[in-house]
Amino acid sequence: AQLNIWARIAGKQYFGSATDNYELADKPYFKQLSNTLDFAQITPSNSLKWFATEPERGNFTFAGGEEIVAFAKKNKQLVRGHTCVWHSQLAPWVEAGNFDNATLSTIVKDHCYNLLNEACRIHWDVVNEAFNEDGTFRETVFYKTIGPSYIDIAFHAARKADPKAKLYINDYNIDGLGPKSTGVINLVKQLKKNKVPIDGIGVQGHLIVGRVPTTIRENLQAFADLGVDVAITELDIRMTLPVTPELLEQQKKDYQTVIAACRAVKRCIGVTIWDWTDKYSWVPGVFDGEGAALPWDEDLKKKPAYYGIVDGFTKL
Ligand SMILES: OC[C@H]1CNC[C@@H](O)[C@@H]1O[C@@H]1O[C@H](CO)[C@@H](O[C@@H]2O[C@H](CO)[C@@H](O[C@@H]3O[C@H](CO)[C@@H](O)[C@H](O)[C@H]3O)[C@H](O)[C@H]2O)[C@H](O)[C@H]1O
Repeated sequence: AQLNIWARIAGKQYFGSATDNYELADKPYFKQLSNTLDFAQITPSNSLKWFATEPERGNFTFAGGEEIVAFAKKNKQLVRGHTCVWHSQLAPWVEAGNFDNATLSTIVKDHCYNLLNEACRIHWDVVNEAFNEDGTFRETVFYKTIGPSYIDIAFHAARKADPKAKLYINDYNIDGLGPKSTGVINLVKQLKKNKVPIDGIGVQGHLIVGRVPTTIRENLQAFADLGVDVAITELDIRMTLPVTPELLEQQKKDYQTVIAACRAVKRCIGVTIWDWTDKYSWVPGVFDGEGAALPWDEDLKKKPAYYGIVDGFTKL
C-alpha cells in the first residue's frame, strides 16, 4: 500500500504534496504526482499567492492556480489553497501604496474575498507567517498599518466568500512547544473569543535531520485542544550535504516521528509534504549546502524516508 492509503487507515483525511506549475511539464514527475495512492491532496506552492493572483489592485488572475486545480480535479485530489495574506511574494503595489488603515483593510478584505470566491478549496491558509520567533506579531505592512485585526478582517472575508472551506493560520517553527507556538495559541483563543471563523492551525514542518522537536506530539495536541483542526502543511526534513547512509537512516526516523505525532492526535487531519522529490525542493536554493529533504530523490526514486512515513502511519 502507499502513503495516502496508510494515512486513511490511520484515520487521517489525506496525505498530499505541494507542486508548482512548471513542474507539471515533467512527464515522469506528472505521472507520480497523479498517483492518488500516494497523494490525495495537492497544494499549489506559488501560483495562488498575492503576486500571482492580484498583480495590480483589483486585477485578479487565477490562471496559474487554476492549472494546478484542474490537474487535481482530474485525479479527484483535494486542494489546499496557499495563501491569502502573507508578507512575502506580495505584489509590490501593496507596500508601495503606503495605504492608510481603512484603505489597506479594504484591500485585504477584497483580496481574500475574491481569492476564495474564485478558487473554492477544502482548506485555505488565510494568514501565513504572522509571528516572530518570540511569539510577538511580525512587523508586516499589514500589522504596522492595521494592527492585529488584519487577521480578523482576512478570516471574515474568507468565510463570507466560502462558507465551506476550512480556514487556517499557517506558520513555521511551531512544530514543538515554545514561545512562537504559545503566540499562535493565544491568538487562536482570542480569535475564537471574538467569534472570528478560524478552523485550523497549519504547522509547516520545515525541519532538520536529527533535530525534530521532542515535544511535537504534545504541541500538536495543545493546538487541537483549542477546538481547531491541525494539519502538517509543508513537511520536509533537510540535511547537510553530502547525503550519507547514516543521514538517510536518521531522516527516515525523523519522518516516522512527525507522522506518528500527527497520527496520535485525532484532530491532526492530514499531512502535506512540500513537494515530493529532491529534484524540485526549495531547500538548496535557500540553505547553502543543505538539501535532500524529501522522500524521493532527484531521480524520483524512493528514499528510506518514504518507508519512515509508512512506519509513522503503521507502527505502534
Ligand atoms: O520558503 C518555503 C515555504 C515556506 N512557507 C511558505 C511557502 O510559501 C514557502 O514556499 C516557497 O516560497 C518561496 C518564496 O518565498 C518560493 O520560491 C520562489 O519560487 C518562485 C517560483 O519558482 C521563483 O520565481 C522564479 O524565479 C526564477 C529565477 O529567479 C524566474 O526565472 C521565474 O520566472 C520565477 O517564476 C522565486 O525566485 C523563488 O523565490 C518557493 O518556490 C516556495 O516553495
